[in-house]
Amino acid sequence: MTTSQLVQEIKRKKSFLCIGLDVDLNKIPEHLLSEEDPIFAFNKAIIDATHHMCVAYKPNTAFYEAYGLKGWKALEKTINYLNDKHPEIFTIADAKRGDIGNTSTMYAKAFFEDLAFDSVTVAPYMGKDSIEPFLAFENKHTILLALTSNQGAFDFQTKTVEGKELYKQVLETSKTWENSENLMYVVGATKAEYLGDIRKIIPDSFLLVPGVGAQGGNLQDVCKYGMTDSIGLLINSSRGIIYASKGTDFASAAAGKAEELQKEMAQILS
Ligand SMILES: O=c1ccn([C@@H]2O[C@H](COP(=O)(O)O)[C@@H](O)[C@H]2O)c(=O)[nH]1
Repeated sequence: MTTSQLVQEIKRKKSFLCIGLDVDLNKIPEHLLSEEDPIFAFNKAIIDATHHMCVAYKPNTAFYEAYGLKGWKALEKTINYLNDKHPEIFTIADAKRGDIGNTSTMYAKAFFEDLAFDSVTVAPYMGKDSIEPFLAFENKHTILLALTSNQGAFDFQTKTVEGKELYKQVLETSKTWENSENLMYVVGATKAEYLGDIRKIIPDSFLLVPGVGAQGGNLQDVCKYGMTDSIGLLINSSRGIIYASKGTDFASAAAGKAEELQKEMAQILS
């Protein structure tokens, strides 16, 4: 999917909501556990109930890898279901990969070719040659961790190195890489006060913003400092939406939570 198709979809749905599919078998309704594939059954019900209110889904691969082969199969079924039924929806493999170049090429093939996601999250720590193999894929997006939502972001990312905060160096340096137009960035909703500075360096890039809901980030603040003329934001909520209820009404309860955020977004966009 191209960035302009994503923007069109945001305008059509009046939503820049991304729903995180972080499936934990201890948190899903008990009646689903007897299904042949409880993870996929849960995801399918959530997608069916919420797809008209969001523009992206973000399975975090950790929640699938934790269940071994069954988990990976459920991830494959989920991305295939999304690509078949809702090709207009942007898909994000939140995998946080990155390695030496020839290994990164294999990660990129895994997520862009085998699983056919639109995008994958990557860590910048290993530098240019670890990211450029992802960027080489046309119409695929590489989402670089810039300033993350967790407390540990202050351990390295905000530290000053050679006169500049590390996250700013990540943003500036990454702009010089080949095919950098395929980059998006992760900035945590809990770091909204940094967005003004971030937008000075990357005025137009799309940001994936996790951390609203369960982590306490504020949607209005993120939009105030991070929104661009072409929106430029995908706001993710995972637990706050998908675990709205543990009963048989889990999907409609998730839809209710998604609708709350979508309505707030529609108001911001108007
Ligand atoms: O800085 C980051 C980067 C990634 N995440 C991931 O986003 C979701 C957030 O889930 P919630 O339940 O809405 O808190 C989860 O998959 C994280 O691993 C992040 O939170 N912060």
